[in-house]
Amino acid sequence: MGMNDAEVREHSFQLKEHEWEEIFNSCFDGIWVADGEGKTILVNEAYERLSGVKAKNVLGRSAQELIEAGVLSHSAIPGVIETQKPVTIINKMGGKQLLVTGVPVFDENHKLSRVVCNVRDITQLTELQKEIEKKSELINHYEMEIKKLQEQLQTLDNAPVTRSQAMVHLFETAKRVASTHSTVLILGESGVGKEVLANWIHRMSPRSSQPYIKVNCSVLPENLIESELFGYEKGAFTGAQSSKAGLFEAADKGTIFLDEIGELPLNMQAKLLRVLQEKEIQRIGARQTIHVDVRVIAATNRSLEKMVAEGLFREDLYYRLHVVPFTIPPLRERKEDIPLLISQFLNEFGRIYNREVEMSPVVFDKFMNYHWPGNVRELKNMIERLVVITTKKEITLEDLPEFLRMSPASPDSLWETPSLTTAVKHYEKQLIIKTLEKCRSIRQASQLLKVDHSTLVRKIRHLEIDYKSILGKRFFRK
Ligand SMILES: Nc1ncnc2c1ncn2[C@@H]1O[C@H](COP(=O)(O)OP(=O)(O)OP(=O)(O)O)[C@@H](O)[C@H]1O
Repeated sequence: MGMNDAEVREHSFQLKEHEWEEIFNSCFDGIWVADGEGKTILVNEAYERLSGVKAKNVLGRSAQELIEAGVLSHSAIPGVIETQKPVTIINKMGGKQLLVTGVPVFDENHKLSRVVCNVRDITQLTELQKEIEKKSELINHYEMEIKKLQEQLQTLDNAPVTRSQAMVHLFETAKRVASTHSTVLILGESGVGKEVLANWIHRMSPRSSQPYIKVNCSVLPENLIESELFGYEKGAFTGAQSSKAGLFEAADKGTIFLDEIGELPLNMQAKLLRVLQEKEIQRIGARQTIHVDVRVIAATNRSLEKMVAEGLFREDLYYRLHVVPFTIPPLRERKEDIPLLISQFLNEFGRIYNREVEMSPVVFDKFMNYHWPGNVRELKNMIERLVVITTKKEITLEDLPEFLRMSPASPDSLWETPSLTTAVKHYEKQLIIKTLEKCRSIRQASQLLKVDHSTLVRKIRHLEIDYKSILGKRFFRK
């Protein structure tokens, strides 16, 4: 059985005075004892060590007095006397951070008789805390980095968004081709995703960690194409003050994507053929050739076959590029992809513009039935525009631009019955689009439709028909 309180007290009293003193002085924490008025009665050796203040300089003096004399900057004692409750403060002394807790001791009349302060060095603790804070910041930073890398890995693994049989098959074939060195030619109307496929082939290829250089042949000025692609030697022409490597050299061991290859001038086509055949380039003004190991992916929305027939594209280059051709079908021929793309772009722009927007069934129906002459790019731009302009949670018919609002719904759509005027307008628009698709010019279309040229121009404007892209697309049709 243990002792009762009185026995405990009696037991402690057996300690001699010097033993109390030893215990007091061997405490690792500093101890400061003051009387009820705050006058210092005792300080132990640990306190002297921690604070650098000598006992003889503080004994008999009150905390307040010591603060005023500049011996202490703070003390817990005045707070304990005032509140008659324990008080904790942090004090900086002798280059250390000290955690001071003052506790009141009361006599049998409940009068404050002593204030006992415990002083602990928390310098190391604070440093450790700072260290932990720094480390957890670092962990946060690494976690974000890992998340970013995971997202990047996901896009590397994921094939571009598609569901249609034709496209799934196309991407599967492209994945197999990616592992070879073959030159790839990607055909398809503007905006179908030729660049998306080219990117994917590079990412899926053993060259994915090597350079990937994209060149849009239609935007390079004709007089700069050669120097851009093949580079030049110092003094090759006025202004060539130093030698410069071209894009083919920059793409060495990697992939070069030549977009809009149909726009490459004939003399450059000859040089490109040489790279494909000999795997070497010659900088302008150089005598030597340089070996390059570059995989070429070319793309165009023009019919190269037709251009060859018209003498605008070299036949030998055409066959050299045509080793593995991919033709991406227009969006109107793979409508199964539309729902997937809608949801992908609603999410993507929802994230960018911080909006959660849905699409009403009527609008969805319009999207499914529209012929999307600008293909995925047009659909993507349309969704971005709608996400930006709509103020509601749902994109509704009123948000659509007129040409889309007026486009026909699916024949079995139950969402709405168009008025006769709307239906006639739809029919008129479709008829004009179909006719333009067969023609070289508006004039030719007006002859087929048996209306004046000016009447047709007016209708095209009124019905917001994008005649330029419709007439332009003729290039692609064989
Ligand atoms: N399958 C797809 N999944 C997701 N986004 C796509 C897909 N196909 C195309 N896009 C998007 O549509 C837009 C047009 O695609 P891309 O630039 O690849 O078309 P393109 O055929 O190369 O066009 P152009 O002939 O005008 O150069 C891009 O913003 C692209 O991200």
